[in-house]
Parts: sequence; structure tokens; C-alpha cells
Amino acid sequence: MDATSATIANIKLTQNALQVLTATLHLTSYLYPEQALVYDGDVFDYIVVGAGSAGCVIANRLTEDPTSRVLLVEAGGDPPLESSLPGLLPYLKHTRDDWNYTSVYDEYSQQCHTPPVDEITRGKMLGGCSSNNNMYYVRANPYDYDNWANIINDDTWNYKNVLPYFIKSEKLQDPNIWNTPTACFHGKDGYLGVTRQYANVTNKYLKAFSELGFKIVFDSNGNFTLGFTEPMLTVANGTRQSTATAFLSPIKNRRNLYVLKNTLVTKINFDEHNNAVSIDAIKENNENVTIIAKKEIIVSAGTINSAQLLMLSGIGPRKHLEDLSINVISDLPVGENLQDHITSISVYATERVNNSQAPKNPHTPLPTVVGQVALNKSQLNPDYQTFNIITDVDGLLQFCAFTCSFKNDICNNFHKLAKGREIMISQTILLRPKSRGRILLRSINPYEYPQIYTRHLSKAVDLNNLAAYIEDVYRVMSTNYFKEVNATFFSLKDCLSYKLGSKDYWKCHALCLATSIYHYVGTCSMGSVVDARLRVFGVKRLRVVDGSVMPAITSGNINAPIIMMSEKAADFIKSENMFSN
Ligand SMILES: Cc1cc2nc3c(=O)[nH]c(=O)nc-3n(C[C@H](O)[C@H](O)[C@H](O)COP(=O)(O)OP(=O)(O)OC[C@H]3O[C@@H](n4cnc5c(N)ncnc54)[C@H](O)[C@@H]3O)c2cc1C
Repeated sequence: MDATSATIANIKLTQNALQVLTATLHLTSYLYPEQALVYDGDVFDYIVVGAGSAGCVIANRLTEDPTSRVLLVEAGGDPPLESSLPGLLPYLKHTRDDWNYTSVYDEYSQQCHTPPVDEITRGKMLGGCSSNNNMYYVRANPYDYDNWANIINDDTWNYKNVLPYFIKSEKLQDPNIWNTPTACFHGKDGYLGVTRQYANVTNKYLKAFSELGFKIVFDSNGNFTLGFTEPMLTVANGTRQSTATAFLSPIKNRRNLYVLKNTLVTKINFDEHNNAVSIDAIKENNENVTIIAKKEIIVSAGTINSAQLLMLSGIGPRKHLEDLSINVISDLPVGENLQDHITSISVYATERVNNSQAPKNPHTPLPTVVGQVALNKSQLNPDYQTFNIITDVDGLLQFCAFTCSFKNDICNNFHKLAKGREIMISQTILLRPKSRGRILLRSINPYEYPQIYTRHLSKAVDLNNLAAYIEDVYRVMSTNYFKEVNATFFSLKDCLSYKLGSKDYWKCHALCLATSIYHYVGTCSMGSVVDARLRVFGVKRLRVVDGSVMPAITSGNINAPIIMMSEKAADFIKSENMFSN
């Protein structure tokens, strides 16, 4: 068996062992709300569909009013132990807590992967993708929110109006940032625990990037974010702060909160005035139920599933719905405008190390150096982001073979070169892609996965930019530290028909080692599917609140922005329903 196949087999063994442990000992269930007893015809004030990053926040905030009965329905169950422990992150992919979607084959963008399609990991559990994401806490740039305000021609979402909601959600646990001028950008009374990483091993890499002229910033979520630093994380007290842990655990005994797990919502029903009045769902015992919402239904099923559920319910492009004999309630471009952040991987070996190291601490993610870079030095918003993970040969192999599913020959070659060296896995992320994908239903069966056309790098400008950005990071090879340790850059055999360092080489490299970082947004965009208060056009009492409503992807990781949006949406819902009963 080659090194790559052996690594995959080991990961699968460990995954199985962890899943059996969690399932038989119910190791995590005490942390989360109990399964609610809900029956056909039951009535609630609000129904929230999907307990992911957004849904948990909404359910928390709506149940602050003790007179509101809120039902939160989730297709998955409680997050397993390996979700709580940040260091066990690599074991979460391809489990029963992952929707395990794949994209439609595009003959172009995933040719160095096995299989040659996007594997689209999505959390299927309380907390959704916040329970299996990489935990980077990034608010993005003021430019992003001012851009949203321009696109929708409404100041509701400009930076000035969103900043208070980032602060509201946050519980920053970092004594150093509290003593800096950027403290005013942070919150201490929110639910979401946030810490900054401190790892000595990153110092020499930070020094190398600063030698290239990049600023070293201390607080990556302050007012000036361009430069290099160690990341902020949704980790506190050694535990992942998914929205399930942060927003549901502390309120699990609220009497007006009902959480129905392992239940798939299959349709939203409307009355003759186009009011959303109830949901159809299939419970874990396969019982079909219809549950009534007196005030509102909030769809927070994520960028893929919210689009699917709306279309199954008659909200979507008329022609597509009619082709499937779905009665059209509102003709809207649901499923279009799919956006994502694509990264390309570069690998550098630095100093010689003894790779037979002690087991890693399960409470901490791997040390990382993060950069946000604008090629044009007068620009204030970044063109690319780079996560440089410091690891060893085993970490590299796991990342290459399992996390990214690159082909065996690529990973085996990396393995050969990496033995006995410290490794920097550099992910370079195209922050504002021009390529757009879309989602279409495959059938009217709610269990059948939709067709996901990611269309990554389908616009030539995206590949050109990505190639330029990895070339920019490659300059690190010229720094003192990289020279001192005789660093090696792992060039790709598949691209060596081009001269290493040429534009064509970088394009070939960028395309081959391109992989999604799972930041799917945009399929129920503000301005085209929902209004600025996230109400679905053409119907009443129905809102979408999750990543799908972003009109343009933000220039950074999207979990913190989605939590911010949910905090803000909860205020919209409360204020609009204040006097209804
Ligand atoms: C592997 C990975 C790594 C990532 N890393 C980072 C990172 O480091 N930092 C960052 O900021 N972002 C990261 N992201 C992105 C970010 O976590 C997600 O974009 C965000 O969590 C999505 O939130 P959401 O509320 O839109 O949807 P989700 O969190 O996906 O929530 C949707 C929920 O709805 C449920 N659901 C769906 N359909 C139904 C239905 N019909 N009935 C009932 N329930 C349903 C789902 O099971 C899920 O729990 C990552 C994502 C992934 C997958």
C-alpha cells in the first residue's frame, strides 16, 4: 500500500472508532438541548429551518422573549466529540455528520482530485458548518459591507450598520487585544467565544513575510487588517465554539425553545394570500408531520439546502420549476449567483526536524500564519488571503490525501520530499472571484441531492489572478530564513513542461492544486430573492437568513459574517412582530 492509501485507511479507522464511541456513550448529548416532542399539527410562533451557523443564533435571540415559542428543526443530530476538540478537525469530513455533496463534473477545475469533482463538505448537525469548519474568525473588510449596500441600494448592511452586530455576538477572550487601540472593535458580552492563536513556531515565518514588506498586524479583526498575523479562532477554553456550543448550549433549558433533531423539512406551505403558514417535515421515525407557524418561518438551511427547499416549495425560476411540475408561488432567481472562495495549495519544506513527534494537542488547531494582501499598495481591501499552516510530513499527507483528496501520485511525491522537514502548507485564496455557479433541483424528491454547478475558475481572469497570488507568496523563498534552512518549494511534476516560475507554470500549478474552502454563498441573494430585511420577495411571513443571502462574497472567511447577519436579522424579526400575537 502506498503512503497516501495508508493515510486514508488510518483516518477512516480512527473516524469509525470515534463515531462508535460517540454513538454508544452519547459523549456530547448532555451539552445540547434535548429532542423536543413535536406532533403533527403543533403550532409555534416561529419555525427556524436548519440549526447551523445562522439558525442557532436566530433561535437563541427569538427565545429571549419568553412569550415566543420557537421551533428549531435540524436534519442532523448532536455534534460528535471530534467536533468539540479543535485538533480532531481532519476527522469530520465524509462522516454521517456531513451532507457529502459533490459538484457536477465540469471537465476542467478538479482534474488533480480523486474523484475529479468538488467534494462539498457541509455540516449536518447542530451548528451546521460551524461544527465542522476550520474555526478561523474573520470579519472581512469594511469594503465588503459598503459594497453590499451599493448592490442592494440600501444602507442597512453598510459597514457602520453591521459593526455593532459583530461586537454584539463576540466574547473575546484575549487579554492582549483588550489592551490595544483595536479593543473598541470587539465585544466581551456576546455568546461566541473567540481567542487569538499564539504559537512560537510561527515567529520565523512572520519575520520572513515582514522581510517582504508586509505589515505585521496584531489584531486581524481591527480597523487595519492588511498584513500578516496569527489567526483569531472560534475556540475558547480548548473547545470549538460552534453556534450550537456558543448559542444553544447556554440556553438549552429555555422552556420556549423546542429543538427537533434528525428531521428533514421538505416543503414550506402557503395560504391563498401567499403567507408562509406551515412546514412539512419527516421525523427520525419516518413520520410525516405538518407544523404550523403563527408568525414567521425562517429558512436557515445553508446556501445549498435553502435554495433547494425554496424551489421545492415553489419559489424559484419559473421555467425550471414548471419543468418539474412544481406550482410556482414566486418566480425568483433562486439557486443562481453561487459564489465560493477557491484556494490553491503550495508546499514548502523548511528546517530539518525529527518527525516522530509526540501526539498533537487535541485542544488546539495547527499553528498558522495568516496574510491578507493587496497587490496594489494603495488599496485598503485585500485581493488575496493566505493561510500558512505549519506542520510535518504526516500533517501534509493527511491534508493532501484526505482533506483535499488530491491524486495519490501528487501526495506520494509530497510525502517523499517532506520526510524529516518542517512543512509550510500555503493556501492562497482568491477573495473576489468573478466565476458564478448555480444550483438546480434534480427532482422533486427532497432526499435527492440537487445539481451543484460550482463553475470554479470558469472565468479566465480568476485563474490569472490566483496564479499571480501564489507567485506573490512564493517570494518568501528569497527571505533570510528560507535561504538559511535551504527551503524547498514542491513543484508539480504535472506542470514541469512549463518553466518553473513562468506565468504558465503558475497557472498550471494554481489550476491543478485548486480546491474549495467551502464558502458557498449567494443562491438566495439580497436584492434579487430577498429584500434588505431578508424577506422573500412575492410572499409574506418567510425569511431566509444564512450564507445564501450574501449578494457578494466577503473578502475573508464567512462564518463570522453569517453570525453577524443572523444577529441583525433577529432584531428585524423581533421588531416587526412586536405587536402581533
Ligand atoms: C470544512 C469547512 C471549513 C470551513 N472553514 C471556515 C473557517 O475556518 N472560518 C469561517 O469563517 N468559515 C468557514 N467555513 C464556512 C462557514 O462555516 C459556513 O459558510 C457557515 O457555517 C454556513 O452557515 P449557514 O448558516 O449558512 O449554513 P450551515 O451552517 O450549513 O447550516 C445549515 C443547517 O441546516 C440544516 N439543514 C439543511 N437542510 C435542512 C432541511 N431541509 N431540514 C432541516 N435542516 C436542514 C443543515 O444540516 C445545517 O445544520 C467552512 C466551511 C466548511 C464546510
